[in-house]
Amino acid sequence: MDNRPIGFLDSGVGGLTVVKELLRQLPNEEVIYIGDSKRAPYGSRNKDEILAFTWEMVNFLLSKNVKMIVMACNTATAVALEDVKEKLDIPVLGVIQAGASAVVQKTRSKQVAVIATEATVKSSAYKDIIHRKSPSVELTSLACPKFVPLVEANMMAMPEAKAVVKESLAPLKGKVDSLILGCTHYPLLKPLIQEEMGPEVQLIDSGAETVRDISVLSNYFLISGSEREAIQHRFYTTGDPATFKAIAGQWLNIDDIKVEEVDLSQSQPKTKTLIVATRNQGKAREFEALFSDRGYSIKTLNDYPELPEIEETADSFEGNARLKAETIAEITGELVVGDDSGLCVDVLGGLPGVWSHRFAGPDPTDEQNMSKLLHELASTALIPERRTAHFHTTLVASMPGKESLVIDADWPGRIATAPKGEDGFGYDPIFLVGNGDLTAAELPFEEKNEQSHRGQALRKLMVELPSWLDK
Ligand SMILES: O=c1nc[nH]c2c1ncn2[C@H]1C[C@H](O)[C@@H](COP(=O)(O)OP(=O)(O)OP(=O)(O)O)O1
Ligand SMILES: [Mg+2]
Repeated sequence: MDNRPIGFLDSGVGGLTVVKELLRQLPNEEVIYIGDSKRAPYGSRNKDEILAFTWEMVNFLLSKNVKMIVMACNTATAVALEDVKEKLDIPVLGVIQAGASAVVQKTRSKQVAVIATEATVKSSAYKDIIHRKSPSVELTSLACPKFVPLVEANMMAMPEAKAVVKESLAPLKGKVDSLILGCTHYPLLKPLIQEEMGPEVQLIDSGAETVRDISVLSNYFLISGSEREAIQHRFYTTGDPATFKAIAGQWLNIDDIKVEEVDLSQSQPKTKTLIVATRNQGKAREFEALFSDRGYSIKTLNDYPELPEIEETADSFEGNARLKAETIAEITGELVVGDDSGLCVDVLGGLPGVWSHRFAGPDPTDEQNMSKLLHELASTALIPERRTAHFHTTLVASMPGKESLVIDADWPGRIATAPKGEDGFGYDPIFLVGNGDLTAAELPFEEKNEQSHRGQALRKLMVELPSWLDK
């Protein structure tokens, strides 16, 4: 018997799918978990980086006196398992072997597929093991680089998730009888994946299969835990502890889960710069809220006083967003996101639209813009259904030498007859959200972000950015 904990590592929250299975099958084992959400996704990183980051997590777990290490991450397993195994004298287990064995046993048609990160697909680790076990099984490998960012942002229940899963899995539909979820993040999207592939396709959860191997290995080395009170699982993340806690609490069904933030890379923090092409601090704050946990340091034009003022001279949101993002990217050589947004009122044929900011004149206050709009709509004051409108935003991400990434989002509502509420900015006090009677200026900051055009667009950007950067 050995009551020391088992160490789990992952690029983020995905390894929790393995932990969930462990808690079910081996309730006498204590868990120490480290997730590197700040540097996720690993899948689009190069081998040297993945190896270095994995070693940082291994060393962290060793400092917690673990009796075994489970690489609950397919990407880390594909790149680093052999190296770590060779150098440690405690048992080290990956997640690929078990998933590969399971598919060979379960397939009838011998047409199978694995979905995984780009790095795992590139390593051909699944292909090698499956072919060694059964040369007649035909394996298709598909990288789904947008899945990990979706899960890391806890967006599994949002409509964007369904759309991304559908688009990503299209090449596999109707072609296989078994599908390996070759990334431990993917079981968190299982209902969507099953719905897209159809009920006849068996999904193989590599992580769950791995727990059987943990059990066999613990028995072999006589290191199983004994039945006891007070098992205290501990979770560590390099990212935002609140997001980790939300995902872990829900997935593992533990109420008082202990999550601590750690910094693995004191020596050389790998922060990337993202310039938001605006001088509007309110916008910058919304970017900061989402992207700083992902390892980005957010800068605005205020940090670069020498840059020129960029006039919004185009007549479309995309045109203006491109002007801002592409000009600044060209000058600085950095990753830049520009956005243009506005309020589009249906009876006004979409006005003020791109001209929202300058609606009441060249440099108006928010109050002047709102009064002008209320004045224009005076004749519809008693007919709410004639006052429908939506906020629109277009984000453009730009890097020199790259085709820009363009993202749009809308937020529907109606125009109120008088301003109401203290929060927000711009036209928020006269924008009634959806069919309700609260204005955007009456919503708390977080709630507005959850629903708004800019919130939606930023979350889409978070999902699309890593694979776009890798193109
Ligand atoms: O959530 C919003 N709540 C209220 N009003 C909003 C919102 N989103 C955009 N709006 C209005 C404000 C401004 O009149 C125009 C944005 O114009 P837009 O050009 O994107 O921004 P901006 O001129 O303030 O800053 P910058 O160009 O430096 O990014 O639309
Ligand atoms: Mg504008």
